[in-house]
Amino acid sequence: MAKIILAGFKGSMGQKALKMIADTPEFDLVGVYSPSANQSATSYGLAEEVAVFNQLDQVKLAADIWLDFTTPSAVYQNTRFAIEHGLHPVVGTTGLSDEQEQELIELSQKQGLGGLIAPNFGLSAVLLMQFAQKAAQYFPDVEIIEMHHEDKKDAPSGTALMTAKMIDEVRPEHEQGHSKETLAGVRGGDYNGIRVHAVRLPGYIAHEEVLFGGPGEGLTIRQDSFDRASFMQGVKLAINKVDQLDQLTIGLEKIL
Ligand SMILES: NC(=O)C1=CN([C@@H]2O[C@H](COP(=O)(O)OP(=O)(O)OC[C@H]3O[C@@H](n4cnc5c(N)ncnc54)[C@H](OP(=O)(O)O)[C@@H]3O)[C@@H](O)[C@H]2O)C=CC1
Ligand SMILES: O=C(O)C1=N[C@H](C(=O)O)C[C@H](O)C1
Repeated sequence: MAKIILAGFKGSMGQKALKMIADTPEFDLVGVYSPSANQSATSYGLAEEVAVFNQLDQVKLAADIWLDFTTPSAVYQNTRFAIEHGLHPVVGTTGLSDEQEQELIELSQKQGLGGLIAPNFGLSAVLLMQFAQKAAQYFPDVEIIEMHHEDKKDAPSGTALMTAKMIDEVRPEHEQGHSKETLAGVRGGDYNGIRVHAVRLPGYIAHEEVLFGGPGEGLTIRQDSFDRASFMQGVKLAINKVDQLDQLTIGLEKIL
């Protein structure tokens, strides 16, 4: 039975995760955390014995997993706290810098503790990133368009950033396009020459397209998360496998 503390339980992903945990007999929710939590567990629809925390340093509970769907500004501190307290972090929250990830990996190595950070727990997104990396070996001209709901705090999405990094690992270096911008930012963000465009629209959930162009041909790879349920199989897998890892690891594909 995996004992889980869920950080960010009031958010969109937190709510989906609560349902997934409740529907999974081998998972046991023992605590929830959100700085704005000020009511009892039952008033949030949780079992009476679930501990509700609104301060990180008050989270003192025997548990196995720290599941984090919070905010880019909180995720570093939360993950550090989890590792220092021997809780396996399973982190979906985006926005960690490369330096922060590296620090957390080193801390997990010192503690000998497995954990997983996945910018995207959806299988379609994981496959999109892998297919895009493969295609970039042959089509070095590429642009990424990510499309999300209007409440998303960070841009670009963690998935788009990871897609760009994976493409960058294999893509022959070259200059792409020569347009002079007459409208500031119109060519999007620039990750080592790979253009990344972020769309925010009501009605959208999470979607990404990777567009490749070559002489006389084009290739578009697209994935859609039409519902946040799309992330829950990956979260479940991570909770079940995280104790088999020997350090903090990046990317769901590492445990598929
Ligand atoms: N890896 C993946 O597959 C996925 C990752 N994500 C990522 O997960 C994160 C959460 O997304 P989403 O649920 O849509 O966002 P929401 O804004 O809906 O939820 C975030 C929650 O975090 C809480 N919160 C704010 N500050 C803190 C803090 N300091 N410590 C703990 N909790 C805090 C908020 O509390 P309050 O309500 O009180 O403000 C809120 O309930 C984002 O980074 C998003 O990019 C999203 C989908 C899939
Ligand atoms: O904020 C979201 O919604 C999502 N965030 C993740 C990201 O930034 O890539 C994963 C997915 O795109 C949904």
